[in-house]
Formats: sequence, C-alpha cells, structure tokens
Amino acid sequence: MTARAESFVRLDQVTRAFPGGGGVSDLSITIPRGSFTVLLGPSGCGKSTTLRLIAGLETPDQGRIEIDGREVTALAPSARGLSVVFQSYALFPHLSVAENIVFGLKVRRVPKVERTRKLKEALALTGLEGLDDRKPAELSGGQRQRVALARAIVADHPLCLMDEPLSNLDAKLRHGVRQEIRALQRRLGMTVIYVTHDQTEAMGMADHVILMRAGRIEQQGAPVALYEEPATAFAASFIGTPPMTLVPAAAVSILAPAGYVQERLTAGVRSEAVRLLPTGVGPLPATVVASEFLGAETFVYLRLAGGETLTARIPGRAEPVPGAAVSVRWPEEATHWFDCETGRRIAIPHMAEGS
Ligand SMILES: Nc1ncnc2c1ncn2[C@@H]1O[C@H](COP(=O)(O)OP(=O)(O)OP(=O)(O)O)[C@@H](O)[C@H]1O
Repeated sequence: MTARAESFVRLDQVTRAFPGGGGVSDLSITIPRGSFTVLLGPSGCGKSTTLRLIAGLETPDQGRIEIDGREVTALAPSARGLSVVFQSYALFPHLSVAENIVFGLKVRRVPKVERTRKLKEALALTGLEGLDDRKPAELSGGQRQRVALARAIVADHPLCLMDEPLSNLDAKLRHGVRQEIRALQRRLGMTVIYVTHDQTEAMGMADHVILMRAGRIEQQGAPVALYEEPATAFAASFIGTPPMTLVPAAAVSILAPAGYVQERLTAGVRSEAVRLLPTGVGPLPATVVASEFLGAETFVYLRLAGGETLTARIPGRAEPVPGAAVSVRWPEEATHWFDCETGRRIAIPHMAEGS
C-alpha cells in the first residue's frame, strides 16, 4: 500500500439546485483510486444526486468534476469510463442472463471471442455459472443483483457507481452479497462509490464514508473516525447501532465540564460505555424501561431522573426488570460534547484523574 493513495475522482465545489428545492451544494470530495467510498445519509439528503452528477446523468450548476485526472463535468455518461449498478438492477426481461451481461459489449461491437471470454470470467466471479440461459424472472433477487454486478464487471471500467444495490434483498442475503461485492472490488482493484442510507452497510463496507445531510457533507472519513469522533450531534445520532444517546448537559450535570454554560451543551454517550450498577452506586439514578436480549449482548433501555432516555449495551445476558431502579456510570472520556445550537463537536480537555 502506498502511504498516500492517488486521487481518482474529484468533485470541486459542485452545486446542483432543483427548482422545487433539494439538490446538493458546494460538494468537495476526493476519492482515492481503488477505494470503496460510501455516500451515506437519510432519505433526500442528496446521495443519488451526487452519484448522478459523477455518472453524468445530472449536470452541475457550478463546480468541476474530474475522473482519473481528466475533467468530465460536461461529458456524456458514456464518455466517462464508468459503470452504474442501480437498485432496480435494470435487466432486460426478455434477454437471458448471458445476453444481459454482454449486452453492452455487443453494443460496443466487442468481438464474439472476447465477449465469450469475459462472460465466462464474470459468471465465475459472481457465482452465476450454470444460470446463463435463465431469464431474469427465473432468478432470485440476489441472483438478479449478481447479473447486474457481472454486467458492470465485463464493462471493465475502473470506476463503478452503485445506487442502493442491495435494497431489494432481505436482511440475510444483503449481508452475504455485501461481502461478495467488497471481495470483488478488492480483487478487481475497482474504485467503487456506493450509495446507501443504511449505516451498518456503510460502516461494514467502506474505506471512506461521506455522510450527507440536506445536500451538504456533514462529515467524511474512515468509519472508525465517524464512530469515535463524530463531528456533529447529527453524525453521532446517525451512526452506530444503537446510535449515540444524546441528552441535555443538565441531565448529566455531575459530568458536565466546568467553565461552560451547561444550557449550551448536549452530552453524548455510546451505549457500550454505559455501566449498569445497583441503585445508589453510580452517579446517575435511572429506571429500567425495557431490555432486549440479542444473544451476544443485551440492550437495556433506561430513563434518567429528568425523563431522558439512555441505552446501555451489556455483554451477554442481563436481566434487569422493567421498572427497577438502578444507577449508571460511564468514564469521563466517553462523554462527547456538542454545541446545542450548531450541533458541532466541542473538544473539552478531560479533568485530571480523581479531580
Ligand atoms: N430531478 C429532480 N428534480 C427535482 N428535485 C429533485 C430531483 N432529483 C432529486 N431532487 C430532490 O433533491 C433532493 C435530494 O434527492 P436525492 O435523490 O439525491 O436524495 P437521496 O439522498 O438519494 O435520497 P433517497 O435515499 O431517498 O434516494 C430531494 O429533496 C429530491 O426531492
């Protein structure tokens, strides 16, 4: 691995506004060659618009887009050297698996011998051998998705854009196909830009996550950076299962830092940092609302004295009774602080041990 990966896709201050509102504003993104980048965010935040701008299916009002060192801002999609995998798969129902996969190659007049070789390779890579004569209607959702992937693979483009490619699959299948896509991307050295609103998918697949909100970038970085150091309260509450608990600083005033106006702070804590203790032992009294046993761990839903809710994630089994009085504690350094108004993270130096 090189210390500094080469930039492959670059968006420089790209804006696309739609007449009825929406779109994206002032996006600056650098995507390294061979990386797996996920565009993540809630519905309507501009993920698909960003992907469509890179694909050339939308034109920016302002800004510049580069792929592989070449400006493509005004180029047609076909001239950008990329493939796109959509949520709908976009397969031709009357064509067989094999015909669907090589359709683009035929249009480009790639010779038959070459087409056959690439088809064989793509069928093997996607585990579709033996299904080449079937029609899309005779395949499962997961298999259809693999045909769409195989079609992207035979195109041999170094950049592949994927828009919610797994959203039509059930949870179990999604997990398997997720791993397959990632393994394939690594093996082929492709640069992938992948859109999802599912933060688990993003965290599990991405080298780099771009979290979007209302047409802008909220935070970008490695999954671990977004998890451990969310830049805003929004990022904190969007990422993690369960997401970070956020409460007004006054609810945990015993932990609040000196020298700050408490009313202006929001406190956040990840559920795995919360320790559940007998009543009176921890600094914060709480009541058990419910618990959820998940096998390896138990989520315990709690209510603090002021009515705020908090989740504790306890390894293995925990059997607190709903309604039971308990107390909670978490390490001082596990508290994240955010400005109430701007939502931005505030770096607060930790107090010395024991003070
Ligand atoms: N062609 C269009 N014309 C008008 N408005 C549009 C158009 N495309 C997108 N928008 C608006 O721009 C905003 C962003 O849409 P976009 O599809 O990029 O969001 P998204 O994050 O991909 O959402 P989802 O996860 O629901 O697909 C939305 O408010 C949407 O209504």
